[in-house]
Amino acid sequence: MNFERSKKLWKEAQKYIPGGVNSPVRAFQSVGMDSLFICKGKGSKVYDVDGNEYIDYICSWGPLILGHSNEFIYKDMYEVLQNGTSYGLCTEQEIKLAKLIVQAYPSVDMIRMVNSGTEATMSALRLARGYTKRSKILKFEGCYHGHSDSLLVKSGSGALTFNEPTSSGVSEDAIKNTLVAPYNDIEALEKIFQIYGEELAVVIIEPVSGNMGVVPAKKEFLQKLRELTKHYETVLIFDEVITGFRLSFGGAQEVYGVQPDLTCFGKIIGGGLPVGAYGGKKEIMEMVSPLGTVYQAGTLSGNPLAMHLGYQVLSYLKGHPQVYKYIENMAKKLEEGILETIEEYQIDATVNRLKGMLSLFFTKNKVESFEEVRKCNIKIFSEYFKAMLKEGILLPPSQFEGLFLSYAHSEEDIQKTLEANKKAMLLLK
Ligand SMILES: Cc1ncc(COP(=O)(O)O)c(C=O)c1O
Ligand SMILES: N[C@H](C=O)CCC(=O)O
Repeated sequence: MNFERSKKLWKEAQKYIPGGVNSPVRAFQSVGMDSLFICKGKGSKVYDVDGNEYIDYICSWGPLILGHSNEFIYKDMYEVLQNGTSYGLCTEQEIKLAKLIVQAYPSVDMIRMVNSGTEATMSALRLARGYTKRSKILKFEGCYHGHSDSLLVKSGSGALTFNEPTSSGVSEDAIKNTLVAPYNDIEALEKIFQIYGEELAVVIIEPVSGNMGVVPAKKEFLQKLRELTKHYETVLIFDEVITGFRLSFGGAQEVYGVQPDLTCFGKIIGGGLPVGAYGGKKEIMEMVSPLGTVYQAGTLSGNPLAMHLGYQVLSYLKGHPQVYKYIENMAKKLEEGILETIEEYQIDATVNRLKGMLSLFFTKNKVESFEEVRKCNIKIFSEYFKAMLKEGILLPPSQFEGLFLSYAHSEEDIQKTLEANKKAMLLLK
């Protein structure tokens, strides 16, 4: 494989952009490589500037559930674009998307659009604090909720990839009210509530973590969390920025049958354009300005292009529920094939999967917590990543990110991936 042009651009990018990237996980640093420059995506594939083709398991980190450049989704984009890109005023598109989300999530009566997942979680926290008139928040180790200060503690995703789960520049003051608990640990949760329950404004959780690799919450854990938050009148936020409309149309809350007070969305609801949203019970949402006293605003919030694209994707998903079965089936085939090779070659590795979300971890232990995730062999992961890339398979370049499949991934893609996996694992033996 030739990476000449990517290498050239990589050098150039370092001069003008910190680390050459606009988001750290793109740097391929943890797998010891220079980053690739992508110039096109179609279906399940992306193409780099040197003309190499890859089966893509990044899918823009989740938004592209229908694959790249889906013609049905894009069909009216030019018409929308011709009417302008932003007005900073109300549009009908905002109502259409909001209505669709509200109808799909029984826990969401009202929703406010923002521009990213980070904004969604940051705003939802402020709202929960305004509503409860309390200050303390609880998050879980290894969960990532974007990069707002009070949530950038023991974080997953890029922060974990670079082994700095808490960022410098975050003041003591910003995190003095942030408590952190181990994921999936009911006993620890009960203890924290015994001590701090009455001071806790909010608990935020990824109901299926995708940011320490895929680690699903145990059902009993989420049920206990719901029970305790109800008892102590603490707002429960599900961060469904990844899982919303991915795990199922109704997200993780539908799959687990546990209803939060507020939900954060992002990724899929913008179809690949910058979007986030937070929504929930009317009583809480009515506290948002201009109805209430919790201020939150955005010049580009509810951007007409993003609203249109998001609506196109969600209406397609609504009309084609088979998408979820299909993606789950593909993920299951991947899981089974990978596990077969792990067994055959006696590799210290395991797979976590829930519905269409999955991760391969290089550890022989079952992975249910951040502590276990941190025991994974990152060096082996990086060898595996490179071996897969050579075979034309583009995985997320970090042990701590999940694989993203789309409706465009074919049986043939999965077979090719499993053949590549076999070759890559043979090298690791
Ligand atoms: C669960 C979760 N919450 C929040 C975020 C932040 O979203 P964004 O990157 O759009 O700010 C992400 C991803 O980045 C995420 O995976
Ligand atoms: N894990 C992150 C979001 O889900 C990856 C996206 C990013 O931070 O660039």
